[in-house]
Amino acid sequence: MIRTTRPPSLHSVAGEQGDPLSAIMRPPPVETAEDRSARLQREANAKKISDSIDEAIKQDRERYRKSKEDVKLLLLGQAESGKSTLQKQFQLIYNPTSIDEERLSWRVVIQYNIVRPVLRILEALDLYAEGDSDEDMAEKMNLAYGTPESRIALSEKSEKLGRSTEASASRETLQPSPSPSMDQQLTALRLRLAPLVQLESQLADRLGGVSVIGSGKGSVMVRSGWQSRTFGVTFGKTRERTSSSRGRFSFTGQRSTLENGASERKSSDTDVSERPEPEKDQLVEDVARILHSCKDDVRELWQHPAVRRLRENRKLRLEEWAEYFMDNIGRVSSPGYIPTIDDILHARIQTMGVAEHIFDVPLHGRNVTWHLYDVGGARGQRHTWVPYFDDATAIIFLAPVSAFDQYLSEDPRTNRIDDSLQLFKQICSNALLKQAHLVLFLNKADVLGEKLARGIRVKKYITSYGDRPNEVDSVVSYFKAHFTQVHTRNNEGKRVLYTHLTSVVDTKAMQSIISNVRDSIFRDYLKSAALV
Ligand SMILES: Nc1nc2c(ncn2[C@@H]2O[C@H](COP(=O)(O)OP(=O)(O)OP(=O)(O)O)[C@@H](O)[C@H]2O)c(=O)[nH]1
Ligand SMILES: [Mg+2]
Repeated sequence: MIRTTRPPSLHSVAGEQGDPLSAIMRPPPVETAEDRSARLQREANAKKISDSIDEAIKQDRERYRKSKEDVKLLLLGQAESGKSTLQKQFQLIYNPTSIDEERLSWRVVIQYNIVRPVLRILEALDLYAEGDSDEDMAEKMNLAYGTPESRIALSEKSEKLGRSTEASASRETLQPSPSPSMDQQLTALRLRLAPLVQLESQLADRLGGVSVIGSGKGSVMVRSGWQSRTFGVTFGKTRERTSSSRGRFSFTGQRSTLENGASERKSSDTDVSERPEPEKDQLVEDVARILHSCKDDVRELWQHPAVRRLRENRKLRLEEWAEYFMDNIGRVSSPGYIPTIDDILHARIQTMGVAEHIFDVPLHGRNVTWHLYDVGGARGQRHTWVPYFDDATAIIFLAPVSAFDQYLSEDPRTNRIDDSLQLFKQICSNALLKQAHLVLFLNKADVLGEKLARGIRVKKYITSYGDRPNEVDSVVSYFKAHFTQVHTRNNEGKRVLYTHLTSVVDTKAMQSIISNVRDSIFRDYLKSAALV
């Protein structure tokens, strides 16, 4: 048998003497009344601090516990696939007041979405020469809009062919013009539109954007908090009035009180007159004035036979938002113009980083907090997605089916459908996302329909499409089969893939699709909650 000494009791005198904290806290043996009151004051302050730290820890723990119950939904897909537009549809359903408050801040984006295509049309006309073959023209357009790399490659090619850009340009001036009067018209238009296009770079600056390297389109890329910057300029007064609202928006971890949590839906285009007068942004006002004074010139340019011809033979390709705003030029350049919800849904601004939007979504009489992560889809942005993977509840992957005839701005050799399939494969096979509910939106169905109606043949760009009918149903089934195959081959967890054919700009159709998606996400959510 061994003998042991008794462990010192925590409450023993000896123990207290050995405890440095007790030694510090113990009152001195001799203490004046003044010292005593100072000591008690110090102790009270220390306790206050200690209690507030305890309270903060408790709240953090509670927030963490609650946030584990939140739904985290990632919107993934390549650039221009429609993620931010889908986010706006969620915002319209679950936080409509906020989108209403943002209306005026979209003016600068819409102005940029008009000025930029006007500039592109003028540049295309610069390169236009009646006698050019399609190949010459395609080459010139690439020289104008391609990436720096492609520019170099093409200039080298031109030189090899003994046709430098300058040579081609001087040859153009020697070509007989289509008709002198047409040339004169275009020259006059160009002059009248000069004040407008000169503002392009200022608008880009106002959006705080950085040019997308390699996009060749001169688009701007902004963090999703851009509204707060334009709000700062244009919405000072209005923001104060909404300051009671809850902070419901943040990007890459920085939270700002941009949007509120009000849940009652306002009629989308009605109560504009009730809105308080916002502070004016001088640049936006100047552009609005110039746009108004030259709206007929913009329309004339857009409808000009030379421009039509360039569009018809696809030497000039404008994106869907550019066409939308050009078609609506009269309305969007009228005095006192306030963007409609449809305008906001069509407005294009490229996302940088990850934007978090928070909504309360009702479930059986209580609210579940949804965090929607809208990511930048360009190749250079994709590394920012990963930190959001490990606790994702669900993913909506957007693949634009209309993009069969387009190539990545970031890599002009990669067909957009091919990039979507490769990206989808990476998402399906990612171990961190194995448990996430998976939804696929085959998006831009409306744009696909328009392209096929214009006679653009899928087979020309996707040779494996072969002689299948050049019709929406057939094209969609073909692409859907490819995405389904990618999913099946990368589906260790045997999870279901929910697929929808969508046009995310279509608010009415999106309401029922979003509620369908919400229900399927909640079904999985409740199942996993029951297992915990
Ligand atoms: N007609 C039509 N336009 C669409 C559709 N989906 C998106 N768009 C438009 O396409 C443009 C690009 O959409 P975004 O939502 O900005 O694309 P994104 O995926 O957020 O792009 P990044 O932020 O660059 O990753 C916008 O002008 C949208 O209005 C659609 O289904 N039909
Ligand atoms: Mg976006």
